Amino acid sequence: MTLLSIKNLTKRFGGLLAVDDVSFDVEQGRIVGLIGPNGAGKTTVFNLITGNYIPDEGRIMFDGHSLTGLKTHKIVALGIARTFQTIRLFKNLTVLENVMAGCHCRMNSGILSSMLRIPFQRREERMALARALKELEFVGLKQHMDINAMNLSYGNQRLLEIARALASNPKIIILDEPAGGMNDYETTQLVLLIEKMQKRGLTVLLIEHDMNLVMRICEDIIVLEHGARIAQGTPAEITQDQRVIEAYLGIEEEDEEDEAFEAEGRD
Ligand SMILES: Nc1ncnc2c1ncn2[C@@H]1O[C@H](COP(=O)(O)OP(=O)(O)OP(=O)(O)O)[C@@H](O)[C@H]1O
Repeated sequence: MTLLSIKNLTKRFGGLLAVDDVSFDVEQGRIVGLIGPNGAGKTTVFNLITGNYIPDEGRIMFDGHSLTGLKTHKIVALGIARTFQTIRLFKNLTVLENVMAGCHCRMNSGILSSMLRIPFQRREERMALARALKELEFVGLKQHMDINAMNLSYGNQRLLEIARALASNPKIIILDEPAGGMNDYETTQLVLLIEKMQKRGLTVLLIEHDMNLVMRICEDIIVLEHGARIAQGTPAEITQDQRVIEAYLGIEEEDEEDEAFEAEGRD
C-alpha cells in the first residue's frame, strides 16, 4: 500500500528551481532513501512534505489525505514526524522533557484545562509521560532521562531527536541526515534502531550521505540531481545506474581519492 505519494512537486526560490517536477511513492512499512549531491533539493522535498514550505506546483497525498495547504502541526497529527539536519533540541530542558514536548501535538487539552489541571488534562499528561518513557527506552536513552539534553553526547542527541519524533506516534518518520556527525559505533546503533522502527510497523524516509548506511538499510532509493529525480530503484539497481554514478556516486569516489591524495601529501 502506498502511504506517501508525491506528484509533480515543484519549488522555486526566486529564479532557482530547487525541486523540479519530482514524483515518487513511498510504500507503507519500507525504509526509503532520498540521496543526491549537495544542493540537489532533498531537504526542500522534506520541508514540502512537512508543511515548512508550500509547493509551487504538484501535490502530496499521505494516507488518503492531501497535505496541500495544511499547517505543520496538522501534518504531524496525521502521522508524519521528522528530525532535522541540524539538531534542534530544547537546550534548557531535560532529556525526558524534550521527548514530552513531542507528545504535545497529540494532546487535546486546551490552555484553560491545563491551567485548571482538570482530570482529563492530568490523564493526558500521565499518558504523555508513559509514552515519553517508552520512546526513551526504545532508543536506549532511558537511563539519561533526567540530565540536561545538551549534556548528551552528539550521537545521543540525535537519538533524542528520534525519540521526540516517535513520541508524536507517527506512521512515517522522516530523518534528515541522521548519521551526520556520528562515529562508526553510533552509526551501527542507528542502523539497528532504524530496523527496529521498521519492525514496529513504521515507514522510514531518510536523507543520508553515508552510502554504506543507505545501501545497507534502504529497500528503495530515490536519487535527485539539480532538483529533478534522476533514478529510483533498489540499492543494487542504483549502484549500477550510469546516471547516478556520474552525478553522485562517481563524484564521491573521486572526492575520496582526492582526500587520500591530500592526506598523503601528493597532488
Ligand atoms: N529557504 C531557501 N531560500 C532560498 N534557497 C533555498 C532555500 N532552501 C534551499 N534553497 C536552495 O535550494 C537548493 C536545494 O537545497 P536543499 O537544501 O534542498 O538541498 P539538499 O539536497 O538537501 O542539500 P544538502 O545535501 O547539502 O543538504 C539549494 O540550491 C539551496 O541553496
